[in-house]
Amino acid sequence: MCMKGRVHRYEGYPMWKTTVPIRVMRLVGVSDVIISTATGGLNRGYKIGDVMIIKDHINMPGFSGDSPLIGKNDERFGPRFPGMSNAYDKQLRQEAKNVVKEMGIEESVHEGVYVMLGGPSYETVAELRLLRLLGADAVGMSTVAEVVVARHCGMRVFAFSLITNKCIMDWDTDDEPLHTEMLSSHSGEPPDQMPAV
Ligand SMILES: O=P(O)(O)O[C@H]1O[C@H](CO)[C@@H](O)[C@H]1O
Ligand code: HPA
Repeated sequence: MCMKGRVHRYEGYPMWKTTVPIRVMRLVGVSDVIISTATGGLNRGYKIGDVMIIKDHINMPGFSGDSPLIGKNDERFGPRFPGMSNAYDKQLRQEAKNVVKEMGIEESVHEGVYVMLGGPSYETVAELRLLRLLGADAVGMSTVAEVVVARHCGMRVFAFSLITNKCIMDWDTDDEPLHTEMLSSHSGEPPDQMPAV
């Protein structure tokens, strides 16, 4: 089963609604989920077009209580308090890294931490500096809620992000992240790492 895009919290959907497709997949018998996402690169070693295999996340909306699991727990899917310490399956990540090595594209594929913000405004310089200090390598506005719901119902998760733009972490610049740039970095010639995907 394959999704063409997703809906986001900032589009006005409550977090649980953004993750309904994951539960539908579970109900029809899907056991493993592969999630892809566009992100801004916080890690200064990342370039536009690179891929980051997600090894962990920081759930910023979760810090303030905005979780897809809010409300009465549906025990048919999973427990009230699901663990998240091994959210991104180690074996699947290792298999992906083996493919990357076989293909000799290690330079443009990284492993890092994804931070989810609510959006839709892009981040200020001060916010991006804070996120970097917190240990995040890439920033986006999706993915985490899907992962939380997938793990809640026992699915294995592999997730990766395309670095569509570099985060602006310098106050002495007039640059602005533009959504059109994110879209153009999705299209055109496929980057070297596409065959690995
Ligand atoms: O995470 P996906 O849906 O790939 O989209 C990313 O790109 C959009 C911003 O350009 C945000 O929605 C962000 O989350
Ligand atoms: N910030 C937040 N979300 C994003 C970005 C970004 O720089 N790029 C793509 N999605």
